[in-house]
Amino acid sequence: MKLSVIGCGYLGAVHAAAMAKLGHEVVGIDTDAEKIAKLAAGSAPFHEPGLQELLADGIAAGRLRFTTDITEAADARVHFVAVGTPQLADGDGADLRYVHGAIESLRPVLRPGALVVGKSTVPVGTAAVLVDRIAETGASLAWNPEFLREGFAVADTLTPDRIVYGVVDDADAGLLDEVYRAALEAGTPRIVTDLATAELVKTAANAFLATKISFINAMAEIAEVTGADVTTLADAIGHDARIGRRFLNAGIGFGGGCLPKDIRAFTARAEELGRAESVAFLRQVDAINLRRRERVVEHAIELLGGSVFTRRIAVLGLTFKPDSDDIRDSPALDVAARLYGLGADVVATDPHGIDNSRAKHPQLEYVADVGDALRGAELAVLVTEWAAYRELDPRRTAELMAVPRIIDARNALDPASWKAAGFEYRGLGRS
Ligand SMILES: NC(=O)c1ccc[n+]([C@@H]2O[C@H](COP(=O)([O-])OP(=O)(O)OC[C@H]3O[C@@H](n4cnc5c(N)ncnc54)[C@H](O)[C@@H]3O)[C@@H](O)[C@H]2O)c1
Ligand SMILES: O=c1ccn([C@@H]2O[C@H](COP(=O)(O)OP(=O)(O)O[C@H]3O[C@H](CO)[C@@H](O)[C@H](O)[C@H]3O)[C@@H](O)[C@H]2O)c(=O)[nH]1
Repeated sequence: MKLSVIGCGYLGAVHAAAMAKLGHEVVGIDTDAEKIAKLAAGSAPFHEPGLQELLADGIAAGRLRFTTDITEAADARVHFVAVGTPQLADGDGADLRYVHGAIESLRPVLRPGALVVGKSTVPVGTAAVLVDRIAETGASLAWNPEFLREGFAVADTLTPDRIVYGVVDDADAGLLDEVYRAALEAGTPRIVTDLATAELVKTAANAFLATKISFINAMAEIAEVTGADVTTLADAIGHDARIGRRFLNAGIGFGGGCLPKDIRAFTARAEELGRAESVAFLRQVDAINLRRRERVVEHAIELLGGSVFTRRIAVLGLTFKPDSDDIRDSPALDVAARLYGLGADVVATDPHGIDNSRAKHPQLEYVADVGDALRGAELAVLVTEWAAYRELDPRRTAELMAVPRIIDARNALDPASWKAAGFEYRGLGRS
């Protein structure tokens, strides 16, 4: 089927390439000419495992192309809208200007019978406002939220754990079934519902995930004052299948382009709906999460005897999670910048996050090699659990550093072996 994907960022570029892999004829459209030039040349504009190969295959097969020209979407039967919905600059709500912009630019090229499919994460009620604008063209609107995780985006798109469509007309579900035939034939659960429920499914899923992380981080706060170990606690409660061990890793907390802004947008939307109290707990979820960053800085001050001023600190990790170059609302980069702000001599490293970090925080010193970051440091702070940092050898690390001290802000290391190598070790919610 001929498809267009409007917005080719972390979500849209992967979606476009994955749809081409499934045999569809796809045009990816973005207003960012630089991004489109890279994509058209088969080069991934951001780090996402497997994307480069998928792009190259799709382009070589003649099923995938990229352009800034919206008129090239005209002959597509289904148009996916995957533009950003960031937090408003002056509030907690979602900034919907890109969604409205994309819909308005698409309207003149829509043909009767075409289907516009929202994939962006939007506040419940957004699609209802757009339905009539689309219907005027003879096309229709559906909402098909996306649940991919960065770092696993290719696999999550090709083999999702569920597919959700919000539709006005059941025939539109049939069209989407054709798009997703491969996943559906493989038995992927499919939920067909109304527009509001589809929008809310996405918001609720991210609110739940954020709550789960903040729950375990709240337990870490209690563990810190009682001498309990939050990792053992998570293992123990996680054996209860009703709770589950996944997303119970205490540490520096959640960041990224989704969970933080999505819980804030949900809070803002609930307030508009007169139901602020229903999700008031999300304010606490956010507050617990942000306190974890402060706690890492407090640990650094304590370990360095009361001040980080002029002290050399190696910050290991900059991205919001491993296997991504995304630094949006990254706890790791935030901690690096806070330590720098307190006068520390920060040297930061990351396998894929340095370029994006430098653009946002040019004042920090960056080195590509973790050994160079550690050399001569009085403290190391592991803030993003890249495999390369998880696998660091404690004895060799101690040899590189001026003083063997480490804050394991992701609880990613084995405390016993680091202590045995002479390290003063601090985890979060465990010692
Ligand atoms: N990143 C993820 O893991 C993920 C997963 C699920 C859902 N989402 C949701 O998907 C949406 C996109 O997120 P993202 O991370 O890909 O953002 P992003 O910022 O990486 O990409 C958005 C893209 O849209 C483009 N754009 C903006 N206005 C446009 C227009 N009028 N026409 C064409 N292109 C336009 C931008 O240039 C940018 O390249 C958000 O709503 C997000 O919440 C993201
Ligand atoms: O036990 C855990 C698990 C995750 N995190 C942190 O939580 C953040 C988010 O992680 P993750 O959810 O894996 O990353 P995203 O790629 O942001 O994916 C989330 O956000 C996407 C955008 O909405 C959704 O599609 C996904 O389903 C949802 O998991 C990261 O900073 C992680 O380090 C923790 O601190 N502890």
